[in-house]
Amino acid sequence: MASLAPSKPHRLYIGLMSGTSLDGIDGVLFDAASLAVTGHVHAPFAPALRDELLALNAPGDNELHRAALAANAVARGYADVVSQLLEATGTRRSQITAIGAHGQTVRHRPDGLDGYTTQLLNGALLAEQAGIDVVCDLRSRDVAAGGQGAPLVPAFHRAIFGTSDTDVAVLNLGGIANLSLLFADGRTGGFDTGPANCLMDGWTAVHLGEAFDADGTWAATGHVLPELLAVLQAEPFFALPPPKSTGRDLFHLDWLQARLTPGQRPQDVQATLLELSARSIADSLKHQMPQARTLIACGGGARNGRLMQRLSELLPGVEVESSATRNLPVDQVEAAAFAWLAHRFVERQPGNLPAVTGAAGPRLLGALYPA
Ligand SMILES: Nc1ncnc2c1ncn2[C@@H]1O[C@H](COP(=O)(O)OP(=O)(O)OP(=O)(O)O)[C@@H](O)[C@H]1O
Ligand SMILES: CC(=O)N[C@H]1[C@@H]2OC[C@@H](O2)[C@@H](O)[C@@H]1O[C@H](C)C(=O)O
Repeated sequence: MASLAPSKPHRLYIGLMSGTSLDGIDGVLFDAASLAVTGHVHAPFAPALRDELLALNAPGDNELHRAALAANAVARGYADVVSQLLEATGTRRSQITAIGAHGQTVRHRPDGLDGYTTQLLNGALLAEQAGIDVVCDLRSRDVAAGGQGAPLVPAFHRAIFGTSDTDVAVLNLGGIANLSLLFADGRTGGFDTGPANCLMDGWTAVHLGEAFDADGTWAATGHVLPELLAVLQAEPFFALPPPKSTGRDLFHLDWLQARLTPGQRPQDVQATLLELSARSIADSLKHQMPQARTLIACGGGARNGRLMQRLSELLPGVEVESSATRNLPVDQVEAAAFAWLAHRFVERQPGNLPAVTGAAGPRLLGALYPA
């Protein structure tokens, strides 16, 4: 099939990601030939936009209008990151083949005949403002084909971290945690394990007024509450076999509040939430790839020393390392994955892995808004 921009070598892409932790936008300049990131910009969301995106994760008044305005605001924020990235790297717009733009997930209900997943982003506005082809809505086609629409990064993880020498697992610690299983024989697995930071972030905001528990230091002052941990672990999602994905639709503060009992100290609850994240990840890895000896961690949660320490303790014999040791800093991996997915779209190559998402087959992912 003809490619989209035959006059350009399909090399330079921009990837834009704003994930479930709602901390802001990561943008990367990505060279699809060398699979290298050559520039990175992070822009936090303005507090009002962050609050509105968080609110739009749950039913509310006048949602259609509010979602449209939020999608415009996300597009403007993305366009701003594109400009910053081009300026910082001395790159011209005309050199970029396409932008791979994730958008902001506010609902993720992929299961059943009426399954859907919603990432807010006005792709038309982004194309208009950036003057570059935009590939967005990268999850819907997989859901239409009966898949989870997530996680999508395992195919990219395979491309950059996969090896035929040994089995490797890759862990993204965002709002939600997801594992990619890169088997040496070429098979690739992947699924969401449950919360990474989203519950800890919410609880920290309520009790400390801060966006997150830096390095897990607050959690480290508490003690794990075994009864609460057991109640949280009883959530059926944890026992589901892959393919599976989740989000804030399930793991939100009301979910936690409904499981608390009076007298539990906030720092002990925080310690228990960290333990929940660590155990659900470690248990999943032990179950799905018991022979793994290498776990590459990325996402903001890889900066949480306490969480990384617990993962190492729960996974004896597994080397838990940061993606930074493989030349890809922890905050750049997801944005690079969406740049890579845009490249797949431009090259008319499938972006999904049916073995991961459960889709009926390989599919071209994304919708194009030409510049
Ligand atoms: N120094 C730190 N100590 C502890 N946690 C941190 C630190 N820095 C970042 N984080 C955590 O990382 C989160 C941001 O991670 P990231 O940007 O990877 O998530 P995301 O991409 O929004 O989520 P997802 O991958 O689920 O879509 C923050 O909300 C915070 O919880
Ligand atoms: C619906 C959605 O936005 N899912 C995200 C979320 O954040 C982490 C985890 O849940 C993962 O399934 C996915 O993101 C990554 C980038 C993915 O698709 O691989």
